[in-house]
Amino acid sequence: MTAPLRLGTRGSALAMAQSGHVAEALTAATGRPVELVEVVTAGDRSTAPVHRLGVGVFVSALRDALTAREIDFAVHSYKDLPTAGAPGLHIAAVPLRQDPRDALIARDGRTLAELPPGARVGTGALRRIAQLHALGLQLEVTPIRGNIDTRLGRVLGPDADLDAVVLARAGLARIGRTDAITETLDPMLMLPAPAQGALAVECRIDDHDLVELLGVLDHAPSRAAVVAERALLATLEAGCSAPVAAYGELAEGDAGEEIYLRGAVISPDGTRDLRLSRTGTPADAAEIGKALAAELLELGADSILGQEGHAGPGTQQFGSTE
Ligand SMILES: NCc1[nH]cc(CCC(=O)O)c1CC(=O)O
Repeated sequence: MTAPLRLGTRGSALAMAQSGHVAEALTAATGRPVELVEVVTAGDRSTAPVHRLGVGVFVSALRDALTAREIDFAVHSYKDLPTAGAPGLHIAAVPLRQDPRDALIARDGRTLAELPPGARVGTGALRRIAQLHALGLQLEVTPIRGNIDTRLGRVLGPDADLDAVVLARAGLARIGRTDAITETLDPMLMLPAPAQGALAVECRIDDHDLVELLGVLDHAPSRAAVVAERALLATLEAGCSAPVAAYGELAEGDAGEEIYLRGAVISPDGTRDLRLSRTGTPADAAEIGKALAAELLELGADSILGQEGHAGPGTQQFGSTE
């Protein structure tokens, strides 16, 4: 009997669902038993707004537990990770990515186009606020926070006070609530956050056997797309709450497999909206992201990011609550 591997997880429905899923997949692929160990983060204990809690509250407790050897590996929502890696830790796998698109959950089954002027739409992410404003639909965009169920309750609950909310489709899928979706938003209108829908499976870099074991969960095309999107974000020196969107799609091109990367930087009020794309091979994923970021910077992305949401070099902002 081998001792079970300890998978550290937050206690939220989303974290438990994605950790449980990875645990099952690992056991199925390797026969190794996995035990879930709940790690309580400062972000779970506090009701203060996320931006006041400081840097990386949701990720750092898991990383501390890894470094302290209290757990063997952890599963993160990739989009919530700072662009700088953690010393001594390694992302051993990026499993098959879920649908990266955002979803609208609106009253009366409405789509975005069916919302009347003045409709109240809730979202916490600057990237979504900016793109909703850029649609020019006179939507009243309201900042919200809380876990997925809390956010759904703002539209569907007995005390509903909003006409709609925008959430990641992947998160809803993981907690079994895609039934609430009234429209999956086309990336043409709402480009997703870099790495949205992807997971990062992290362990200690010196835990060589585990690095190798976890490698069975890695899905190379998902990793390549995420590497390109995150390279764009890192080159812009923006954090995960900045109004930066990126989506790398893999497709079969004339020269074999290609990444088609789209990136956007939008001012929070939606009046400045830079969108560009670039194509390359998956082996050059990071270079594609960097080059696309450089093009966006040439067009003035830094002045948009300077207005708001720019975390600056070496720092990270966290808008996440799940
Ligand atoms: N910002 C919080 C967050 N972090 C990860 C997800 C779930 C989707 C994912 O794993 O990318 C969500 C919820 C949301 O954005 O609606």
